[in-house]
Amino acid sequence: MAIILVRAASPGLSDAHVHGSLLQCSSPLQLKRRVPPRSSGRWMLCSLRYACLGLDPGEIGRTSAVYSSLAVNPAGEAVVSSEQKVYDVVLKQAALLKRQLRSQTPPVLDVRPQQLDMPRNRLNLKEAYARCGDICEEYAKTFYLGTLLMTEERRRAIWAIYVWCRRTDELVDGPNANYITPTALDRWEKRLEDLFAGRPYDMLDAALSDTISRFPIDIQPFRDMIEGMRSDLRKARYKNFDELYMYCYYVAGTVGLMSVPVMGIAPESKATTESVYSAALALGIANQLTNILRDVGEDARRGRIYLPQDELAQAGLSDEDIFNGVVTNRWRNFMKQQIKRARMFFEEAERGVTELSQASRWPVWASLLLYRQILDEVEANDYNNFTKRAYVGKGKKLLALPVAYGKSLLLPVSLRNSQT
Ligand SMILES: CC(C)=CCC/C(C)=C/CC/C(C)=C/CC/C(C)=C/COP(=O)(O)OP(=O)(O)O
Repeated sequence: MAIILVRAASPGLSDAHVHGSLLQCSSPLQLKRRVPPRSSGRWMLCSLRYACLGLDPGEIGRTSAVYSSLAVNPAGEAVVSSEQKVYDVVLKQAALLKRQLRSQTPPVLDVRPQQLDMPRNRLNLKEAYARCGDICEEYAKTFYLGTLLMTEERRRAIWAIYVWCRRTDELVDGPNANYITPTALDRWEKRLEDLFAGRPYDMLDAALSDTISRFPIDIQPFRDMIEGMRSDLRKARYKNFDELYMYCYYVAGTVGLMSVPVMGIAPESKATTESVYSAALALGIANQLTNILRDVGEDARRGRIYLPQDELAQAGLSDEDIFNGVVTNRWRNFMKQQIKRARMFFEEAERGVTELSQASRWPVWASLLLYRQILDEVEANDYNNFTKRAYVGKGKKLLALPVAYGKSLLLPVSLRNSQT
């Protein structure tokens, strides 16, 4: 008998969803007694008792690792999962935003960027934001077009955040990536602290300094993204989904958390701030998982395999199979499961988009629909993500825009539910 602590993949998930996940992964586990779920706080279900008939504790660990909602170590003991750790960040971000909205005062900075308010510098700021816009347009055209639908202040802020993320990513993925050391990342973090304290190093940093003086943005997701780059330097394999989840949070979930204070929550929304942050986090995770599934071959050629090692082994696949890049039925079945999980995160994200302020919904819907279509393309390529790059054609991209627009007009889900 083992006690498994279970938490929904997010507080937005229904109990049925969690049970569904459990039952799917529990073919060798037999449900002895189901304790009615308690939706208290972040632990939706606690201490479910499962009879693990004919299973050793290691087996439970391996089975449960398939789903991030289960957190048990190989000894069958509950452990703090990556998801739990990340959810603590979500709570902190949501609390900051709520405090800010209550007080309606600008966020407290260690040092307000006084110099940025001077007329001459205001001119420089205009240039700085324009430069951020140019970079965003150059590297992420569709995303850039989406930002044009936002108010000017929000649009500029999103560009500044985008540019900082891009520069951070370039440190480990750009042309100088081979020379990047942990010390260089430490320096980048020091620079981040300075810009948060109103002491930007260059004009692109100055745009972000200004942005964080206007919106209640916390430094933690930025720090965490740098941590993700550190992890990318030392790690080329991920033992299980829990490790991969943490990586996805670091490099993409953080972007979701950085964006919510700028995008804003609809004034009429009845959703909790935590649930909107959770949805934003889910969109980052979904995008990153999709990115990983699209780029399996490309990553393997750089010696990297982001797919969870335990799940590969369970599917009878090895690193060699990935390096050899032959599409087999085993690979297809494995990919189907991976795609299913990525779609679950997209579904979770969908519930939050409707809660965003009206002007932010269209671009977010558009990017969600476009990125999710990459998964359809992987399927259409018969799961050959070794040598074929899943690509969403221009026609489909264009079609997504009116669909996204239509969705952005819908009332927030929280409001629809409260009206029925
Ligand atoms: C859903 C709610 C409530 C809010 C939205 C919050 C947002 C904007 C979340 C999105 C987070 C995001 C954009 C994460 C980055 C994910 C990612 C994998 C980007 C890929 O970047 P590139 O590597 O440049 O992509 P390509 O390789 O596809 O060009």
